[in-house]
Amino acid sequence: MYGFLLPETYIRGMVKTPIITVKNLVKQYDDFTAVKDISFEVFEGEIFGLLGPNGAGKTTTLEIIETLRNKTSGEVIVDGFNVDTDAGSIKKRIGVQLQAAGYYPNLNLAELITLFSGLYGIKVSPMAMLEKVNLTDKAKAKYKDLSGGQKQRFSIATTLINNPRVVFLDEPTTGLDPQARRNLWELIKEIQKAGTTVVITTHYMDEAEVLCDRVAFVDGGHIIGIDTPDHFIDTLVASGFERKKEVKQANLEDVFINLTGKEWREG
Ligand SMILES: Nc1ncnc2c1ncn2[C@@H]1O[C@H](COP(=O)(O)OP(=O)(O)OP(=O)(O)O)[C@@H](O)[C@H]1O
Repeated sequence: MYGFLLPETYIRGMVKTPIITVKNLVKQYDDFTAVKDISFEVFEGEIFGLLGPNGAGKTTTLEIIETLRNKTSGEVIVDGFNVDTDAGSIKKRIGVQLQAAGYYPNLNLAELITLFSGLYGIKVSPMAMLEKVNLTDKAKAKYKDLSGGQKQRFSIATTLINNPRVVFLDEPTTGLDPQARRNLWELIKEIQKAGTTVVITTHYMDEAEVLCDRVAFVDGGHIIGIDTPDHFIDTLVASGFERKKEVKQANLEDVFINLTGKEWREG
């Protein structure tokens, strides 16, 4: 039997252990349903991408998993803990990017790390945390004086303070230049290599293709497809799809447009 009740799932011959299970999740804001009965699993150690247009329901879904937002119905399990009964245990096991407003303007980066680790009730070396994101030379700098890419790297460092099992990154490269984006991709891959599961939302299809082991396309509150980028693209190509004047015959953007019937647009 295949299903969400199994502790392990077989995907093309490989055993995968779910670290996040979302089952029949629904979120209503008054009479508007933003998330419409979605189910998916994220496997331990993977980089999992939630892709979709503005308003698709990605952030709402992430915030429910992160225990920051109440759901209307459905079940969410993170690392064996249920959001309904064990939100505190989930919070201890996950890394979430704070809003920039949380970065007290008078503190430098090292001091901010010390402050946040104190909030978690743990002791970390600020320089070791900054080393992870290649920001040791900015230890004494204020957050507001960082470049866009450095701000994102610092924000990612704050998600790693509690040595989380899963980190959630909501559009981590939006607004960054191509080089800063690539630096961030490297950082996200290093986080994965260190054994942490990564859940990411992005509008950039090239980013998802490079980074994600699997992606879920979200549209209008529904998940309309989940697979590996390669399998999505191979399936589209096998269906006869052909891209004009491109070396590769299709990319994830093509898969998205094919699935949603909409033009891709940046948010
Ligand atoms: N607090 C709220 N009250 C009412 N409606 C909301 C609220 N938060 C989100 N929504 C609506 O729910 C839908 C999904 O929003 P959500 O932010 O989850 O989408 P998203 O896929 O993350 O979009 P984006 O890519 O723009 O961040 C949108 O139509 C949004 O307007």
